[in-house]
Amino acid sequence: MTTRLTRAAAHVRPPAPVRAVHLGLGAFHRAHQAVYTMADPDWGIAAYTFRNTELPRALAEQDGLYSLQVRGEGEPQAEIVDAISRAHPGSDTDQWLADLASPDVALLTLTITEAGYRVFDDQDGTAIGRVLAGLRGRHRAGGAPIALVPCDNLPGNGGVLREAIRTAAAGEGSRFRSWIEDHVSFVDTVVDRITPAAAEQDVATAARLTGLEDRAPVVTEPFSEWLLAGDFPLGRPAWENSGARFVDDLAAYERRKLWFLNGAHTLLACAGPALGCATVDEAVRHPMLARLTEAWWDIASYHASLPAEDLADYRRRLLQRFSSRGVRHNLLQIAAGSSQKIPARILPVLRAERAAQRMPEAPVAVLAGWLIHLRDRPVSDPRADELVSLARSADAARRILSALDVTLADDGELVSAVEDYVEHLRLTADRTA
Ligand SMILES: NC(=O)c1ccc[n+]([C@@H]2O[C@H](COP(=O)([O-])OP(=O)(O)OC[C@H]3O[C@@H](n4cnc5c(N)ncnc54)[C@H](O)[C@@H]3O)[C@@H](O)[C@H]2O)c1
Ligand SMILES: O=P(O)(O)OC[C@@H](O)[C@@H](O)[C@H](O)[C@H](O)CO
Repeated sequence: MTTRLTRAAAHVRPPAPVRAVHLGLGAFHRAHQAVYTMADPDWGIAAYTFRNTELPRALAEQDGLYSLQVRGEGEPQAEIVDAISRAHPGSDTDQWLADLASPDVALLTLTITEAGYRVFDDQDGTAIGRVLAGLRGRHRAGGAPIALVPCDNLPGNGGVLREAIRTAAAGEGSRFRSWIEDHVSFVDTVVDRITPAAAEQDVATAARLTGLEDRAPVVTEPFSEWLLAGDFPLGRPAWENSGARFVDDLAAYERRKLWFLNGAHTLLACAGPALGCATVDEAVRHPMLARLTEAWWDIASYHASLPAEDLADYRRRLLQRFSSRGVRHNLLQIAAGSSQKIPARILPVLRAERAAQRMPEAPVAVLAGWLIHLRDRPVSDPRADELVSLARSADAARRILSALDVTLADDGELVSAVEDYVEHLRLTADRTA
């Protein structure tokens, strides 16, 4: 029988003192921020899920350890990541409040998905509600400053989080609101490391590679990037030792990442399943999707205002990353929450193209593919009920566009182009079936 992964079995240091807290413990945090933090032995993480109770239990049984399988083209490499000192379910409210009140804690990172930044009238249990409760407790406990570091794929994610917290705190006392303005730093980030959900067979691969039983392995690619802009009033781990870069302005990096990588992912995730593809590597080998990806990158390049040489290199490397068979990235996983993703990844370029009186094929393919997805597949989206019903109604293309942006729905040529492309995708799928 294989020995369970623990600090003793893996001969790993004891847990580092908790100085960072994370909300949204999932695959990506463990492939990215935790790996950067691991290089600084003075910083341990207390990581909280949103709802999941199984993962924190498995990690607690492994002293916070897990194996990270890094898969390129050759044999996967596994390393044991030891940055998580404690893992908790989101329901562990008392510990969450205690951690956020502690002056030893200097920062909170978040991976709560794009949908997690929405503010509801009733904030009870929402990600923003939990962060606000934590900040309230910190203010009462002496008010040590703190840095909030969102790591989700949103443009201006630090500003988005600041606005969400301001909105959520609107009914709070003025002292607390002023404290937020003066003592809470909102850091903008661009994050990158393709990390699909682990599959059942990854547990067996972890055992083969490490000689230990790991019930919570993570699979990721060799590439990793982290760019940050903002202040850390109580300090931070030496993330730069693992390659993180601190810059003054993230706008250009953000456009490059969200439009080129995430935009192409959304294109493949929306149009790929309609053409019989299940994973990113499969989709970029499909002739029509490969052509659409290049067409998307061409128009994105036109509007990105970035040096042409850098973009050419970025595109070349993206194609390699997408084509890798090491990491099989499921298109349905990427399609989840598309109503929150399309506006950041696709619409800025589509609007710019329509303003120039052009009808760009790739964004039209995204919208048509998304419409088919909403009609025909299991939909995981915070607006699923509303969107599925619109997609199955008469005049679906216009109504779906309207759900994203009413001005797009007023563009009759665009609506017709999306309707025609739905048919085009169906005919192409029938021809190649
Ligand atoms: N996986 C990647 O390749 C990758 C790369 C860059 C950025 N990201 C960012 O990280 C996020 C999480 O990705 P992951 O791979 O860890 O996914 P995951 O499914 O493994 O974990 C998602 C985490 O977000 C929480 N969550 C889900 N819905 C939420 C909501 N409405 N409010 C608050 N929390 C919620 C989940 O409970 C879980 O803890 C992505 O949505 C994306 O913004 C992921
Ligand atoms: O993680 P999401 O759901 O925001 O988006 C799905 C993918 O596009 C995304 O995870 C990429 O793989 C990632 O952004 C690469 O760094």
